[in-house]
Amino acid sequence: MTIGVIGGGAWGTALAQAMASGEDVLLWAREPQVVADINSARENRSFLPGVALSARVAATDDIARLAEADLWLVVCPAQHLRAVLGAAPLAHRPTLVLCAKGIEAGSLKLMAEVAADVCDAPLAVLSGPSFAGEVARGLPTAITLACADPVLGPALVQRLVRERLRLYLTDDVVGAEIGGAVKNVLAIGCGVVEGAGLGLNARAALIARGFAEMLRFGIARGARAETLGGLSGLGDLVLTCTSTNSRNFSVGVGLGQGRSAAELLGGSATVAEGAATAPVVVAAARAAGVDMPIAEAVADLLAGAPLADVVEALLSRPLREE
Ligand SMILES: NC(=O)C1=CN([C@@H]2O[C@H](COP(=O)(O)OP(=O)(O)OC[C@H]3O[C@@H](n4cnc5c(N)ncnc54)[C@H](O)[C@@H]3O)[C@@H](O)[C@H]2O)C=CC1
Ligand SMILES: O=C(CO)COP(=O)(O)O
Repeated sequence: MTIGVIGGGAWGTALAQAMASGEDVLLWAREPQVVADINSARENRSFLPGVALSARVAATDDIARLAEADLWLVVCPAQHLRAVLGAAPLAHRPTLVLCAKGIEAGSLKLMAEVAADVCDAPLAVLSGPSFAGEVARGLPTAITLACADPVLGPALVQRLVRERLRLYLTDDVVGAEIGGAVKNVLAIGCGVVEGAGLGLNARAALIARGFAEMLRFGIARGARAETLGGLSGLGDLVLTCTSTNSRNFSVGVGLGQGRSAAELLGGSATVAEGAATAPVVVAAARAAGVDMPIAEAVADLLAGAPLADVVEALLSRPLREE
């Protein structure tokens, strides 16, 4: 059998490399250069340079060829999931494992909800603390596989687990998705703290109070607290809020240094999902009646609000019980 991967960015390529230790992988990338590089140089020089890819990873720019795979890891950015899936050959009803971390703008839908709009394929979500470069190099990683189907979930874990890629199963798909989407927004906030030199106390406060926001929002959307406290929530929050390897954290550092979102994001080939997700989370939280001041602060900064005003607004909020 063959595993299909949709998306030739860093994470799609890293997952393809990890999966290739057990099965053949067919990776669809939209950039012909990425396809050519993988097939000839065995390297994705555009998005994951420096990693020698297995001969069991084949790349294609013809999405129709994904019909050769019964299982797809769907790794395109969150805001493009609907369009990409809409163009994919879904007639043979492949199992979809959704790997993007975000919430769709406009619809305010999570990735599994977007996929369910497009097709009726069996669904799971893969999320958790996993920098692509480390997974691709075979460093030990543990992430969450979320699947509501009690038969499919364990079968997927058996098929996708690898020696250095441990999978923890949950049936809480919403929880796994909310954790991954919200942590990207909070990682931008932690980057701002770093870039503006606000200190380590402020960063710890932002992680803890940001986690409280993730919990409130997640529970309002039907997530379970233990999922949000696990790998896909708190685990990924800690990873991306403490490392310049995180693109979201790095965008925050730039904002904290006074650079504009347009300057930091415009023209970049790589995706910092939190930038698109921040205003969406704010809108979704308001719709759910949930208070998320840190997410709002990040959205305001991305929209161009002055840093001093945003920090002042956060610090002057009424004191409350923890
Ligand atoms: N890089 C990482 O360490 C991890 C990334 N993720 C998630 O995986 C998803 C993909 O991220 P990466 O692979 O890192 O991307 P990347 O930043 O390495 O590359 C950008 C990707 O976006 C795609 N893209 C750009 N415009 C597009 C369009 N109009 N339609 C469809 N695709 C388009 C490009 O083809 C490329 O695959 C994101 O949701 C990210 O949060 C999850 C875990 C780890
Ligand atoms: O989601 C990630 C690690 O789990 C990658 O984070 P960034 O997208 O911020 O680089």
